[in-house]
Amino acid sequence: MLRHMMRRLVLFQGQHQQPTFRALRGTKMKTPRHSPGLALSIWTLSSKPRDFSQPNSSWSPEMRKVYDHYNALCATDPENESEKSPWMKLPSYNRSIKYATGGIHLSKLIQAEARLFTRNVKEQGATFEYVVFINKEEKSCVCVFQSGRLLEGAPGHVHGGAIATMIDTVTGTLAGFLSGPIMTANLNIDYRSPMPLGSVVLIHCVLDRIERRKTYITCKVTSADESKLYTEATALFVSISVGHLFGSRS
Ligand SMILES: CCCCCCCCCCCCCC(=O)SCCNC(=O)CCNC(=O)[C@H](O)C(C)(C)COP(=O)(O)OP(=O)(O)OC[C@H]1O[C@@H](n2cnc3c(N)ncnc32)[C@H](O)[C@@H]1OP(=O)(O)O
Repeated sequence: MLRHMMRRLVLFQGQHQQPTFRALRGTKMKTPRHSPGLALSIWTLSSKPRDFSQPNSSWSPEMRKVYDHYNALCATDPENESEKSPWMKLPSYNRSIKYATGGIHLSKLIQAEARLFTRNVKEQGATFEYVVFINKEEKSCVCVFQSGRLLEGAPGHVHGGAIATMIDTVTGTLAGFLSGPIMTANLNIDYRSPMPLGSVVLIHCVLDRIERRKTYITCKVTSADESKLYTEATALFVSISVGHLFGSRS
């Protein structure tokens, strides 16, 4: 059963690259560690999905300004084209398993129209507007995040769970980029000051260390000008085999 599901599973290795389509028949499922694992883009088989990390009309001028700043860092210097920028903007889709057809569990997910939690509201600007930029050399990333009106917790401020969601997402994206398939094992958050609803903040994450299957990431959330600290966090991600998601260690 598990092997049957594996055969058709479309894998994402975090958000750092195009989803990969792997011919899993006959391959032993092991956690790909520190390997890009890019085999074949599935988008050649279908129309390209929407990338939610693009500017839209709900973005405030401040969100756009910070986005433009980091986006410019990703560009290759035309004077020196051989030197690629260490920065890259990650695409962001709203589904992680779109084309899986084999296996009862996966089929049910498709039927239920599973969506990524942070991208499951259609209305632009209502919840999580964000873009993640990775710095490959520094093993770090910055996420520019604009909170929407449906994320209220304390009056006029962002809900702590919504902040935790973004921290999990961004630290997890960096851990996945560095270590392949992972799951959050531990997340510690210190909320230092209330985050105004609708504000634009930066979520800075950096690799602390990797020990065997464990990837440790530290995180700080600041105002867009970095003058105010909102939140600090540490996160531990454990590398998993895909079988782990289906109750198997094989
Ligand atoms: C279109 C969109 C695309 C995709 C989008 C991407 C979205 C962005 C990303 C979103 C990201 C969101 C992601 C999510 O939200 S993931 C959802 C939330 N997380 C979970 O549900 C995880 C549940 N837990 C587990 O499955 C297992 O417990 C895991 C997999 C974590 C480990 O079980 P496993 O049996 O495999 O491993 P092990 O027990 O042999 O332990 C291995 C090592 O780890 C150490 N250890 C374990 N636990 C802890 C702990 N709590 N504190 C400290 N240490 C811990 C342990 O001591 C050992 O260390 P050592 O002996 O080696 O030294």
